[in-house]
Amino acid sequence: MVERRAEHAVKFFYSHLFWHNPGVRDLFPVSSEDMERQRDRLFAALTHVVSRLDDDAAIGPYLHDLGRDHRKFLIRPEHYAVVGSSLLAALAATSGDAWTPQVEKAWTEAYQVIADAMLAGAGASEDPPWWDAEVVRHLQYGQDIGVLTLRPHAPFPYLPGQYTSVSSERVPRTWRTYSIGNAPRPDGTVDLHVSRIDRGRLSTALVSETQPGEVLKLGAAGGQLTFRRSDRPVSLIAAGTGWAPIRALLEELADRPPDQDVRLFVVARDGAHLYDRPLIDAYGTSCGWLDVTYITPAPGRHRNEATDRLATALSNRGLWPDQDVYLSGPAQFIDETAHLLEELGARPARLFHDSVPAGGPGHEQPGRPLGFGEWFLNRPAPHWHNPSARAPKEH
Ligand SMILES: NC(=O)C1=CN([C@@H]2O[C@H](COP(=O)(O)OP(=O)(O)OC[C@H]3O[C@@H](n4cnc5c(N)ncnc54)[C@H](O)[C@@H]3O)[C@@H](O)[C@H]2O)C=CC1
Repeated sequence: MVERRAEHAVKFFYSHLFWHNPGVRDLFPVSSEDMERQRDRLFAALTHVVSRLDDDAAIGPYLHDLGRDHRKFLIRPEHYAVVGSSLLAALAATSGDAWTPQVEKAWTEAYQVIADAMLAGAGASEDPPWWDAEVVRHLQYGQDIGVLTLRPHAPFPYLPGQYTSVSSERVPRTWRTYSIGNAPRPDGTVDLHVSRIDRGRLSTALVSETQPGEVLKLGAAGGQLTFRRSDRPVSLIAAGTGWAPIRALLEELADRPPDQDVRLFVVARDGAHLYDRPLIDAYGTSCGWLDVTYITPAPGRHRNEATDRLATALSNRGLWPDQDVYLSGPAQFIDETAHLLEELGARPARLFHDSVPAGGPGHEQPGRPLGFGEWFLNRPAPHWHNPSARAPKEH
């Protein structure tokens, strides 16, 4: 019932929260566009959790991680109580006659379960709330791509292929996720590959303004694009800066040369955007187990037509049922390519990629994973995601 009127409920919730607790507004992003995204996320998260409250095995660890991860937003234990009372007020205002004492009791208890699990996760974590990381190098490729090398001030644990969330004082309280473009190094530095997006304030700040010496914040690493097993042939498929986690996986493979064959497909909007080509060529020459294919659109064609050319290249290669396939790139690219690979015989359980929800217009990073909460957003076309697709108004 509430889900159908989610937009109303969410507006009520934030108005109630900020009216009764003005200081809390300062914890949220400044820009109204980012607040809109925030609105979507809250309800996506809530509906997801509530629909899985009985599945303790799945939801418990998730809420722990979510609580741990929320520390970077400077959330304190007392905030959980004020969010809870605004949430109940919003649910009551949206539910009409359905808001009975029993329903209120059930929601109160459900929220308490969620808050307790998140607080326990926050309290149990031995990680810092975030890692300060100094920019030690900034490489620029054309107007749109920057590779930033950062040195975290404390050891920053992650697996090759994972991503981190990033925030800069240049765009306060806004966090975006970026894949880490290298396997762990002895000096602890990490590379972020950033593609500047029109109207994307953080990506523009990172690519065009950020200088060595500046300090960024990193959230705990996460993500599913990690290497699975070494006894099957592997295909790595990367598009655009989706190359970053694939590079990290390749570095991991090269570190202990594999027995299996590895096929690498690197897709870019044009030759200039194959920004790591010298390095990839060097791998291709020195690693006998590696076969490299570059894909760009035919001259004069739209940049996304590279994906059609990739489709031809993949169709011409066999053995898909045997392969473990690692995919990284724009959300739609992953969708299309995964679909094609399944048609070519690849096994769905052996296609690995992060869940990248498709973004709407005006979203800075359509399809970026959004942190530990991102799979909340990946539910199949929820009504409340697209206001124009909502249920008809009640009469
Ligand atoms: N772990 C992951 O899955 C990661 C995903 N990304 C995502 O990769 C993207 C990289 O952006 P850019 O470097 O600017 O890439 P880009 O916009 O230059 O695209 C690279 C290629 O991807 C394909 N592509 C792009 N949009 C498509 C569409 N709508 N349909 C079909 N094919 C499409 C095209 O072949 C294009 O040439 C971002 O959206 C980012 O969120 C980036 C890093 C890691």
